[in-house]
Amino acid sequence: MRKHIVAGNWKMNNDLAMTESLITELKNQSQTSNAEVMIAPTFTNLWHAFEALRSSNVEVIAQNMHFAESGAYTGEISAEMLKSVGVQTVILGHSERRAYFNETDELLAKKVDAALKSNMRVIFCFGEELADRKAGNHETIVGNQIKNGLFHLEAEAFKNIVLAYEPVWAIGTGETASPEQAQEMHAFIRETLANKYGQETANSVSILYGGSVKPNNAKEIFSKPDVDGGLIGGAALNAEDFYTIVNAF
Ligand SMILES: O=C(CO)COP(=O)(O)O
Repeated sequence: MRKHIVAGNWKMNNDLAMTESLITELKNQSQTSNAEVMIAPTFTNLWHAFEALRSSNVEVIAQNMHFAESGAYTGEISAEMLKSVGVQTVILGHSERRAYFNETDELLAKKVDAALKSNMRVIFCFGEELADRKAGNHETIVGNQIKNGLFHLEAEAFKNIVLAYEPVWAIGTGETASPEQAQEMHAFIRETLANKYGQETANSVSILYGGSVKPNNAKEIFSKPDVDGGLIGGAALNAEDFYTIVNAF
């Protein structure tokens, strides 16, 4: 059975005080859920979040990392540094990293390797831009992002990979992919995996949808057979909204 996962990507939001109060609110909401629940605060708040959520069922994850183990990379954070503050899962390849920090497929493949080498789990993100969707190239773009970032791996590695389809045109815009568009793309992603690694591996990988998932649309999106969870931006900054989404499973 594939895992259901709902992960909140806080992006560059919430200082320490805001992190403390949002975590308190999350703990008030937090009950048993049918999905694994994760939050990704900024680097400076990871340790606090990890300590505060130690005995909860909320996993604290990171938004990014560097591929090197250590060295002269001013401003960067390594997998081992993340692990030393309790982080076991990292988001890689978010479209904002690709667009604003020039992260290429080649760089992301190195980051994926580094994370897996440190026994971390990766949430690997990809998605097409509006122009690609309008031109009907969305499957080609997404297929290439997956192949270039991940297809150097052995099937075994997919035990520690979660995929996240986030169409760029749906991120922070209030415009979601329709549940049908999400399902169609998720089925294509699973087929792409199956063609390379076989159906069993493809069926075992959780594929999350991200892009304006809100309390009022989560249930319908999550009801689709190939949508195994969500990567939530804006709505993850409010504990009640986030848990309404978590409880949509
Ligand atoms: O980018 C996202 C999660 O990583 C989605 O953000 P929004 O939910 O704010 O559209």
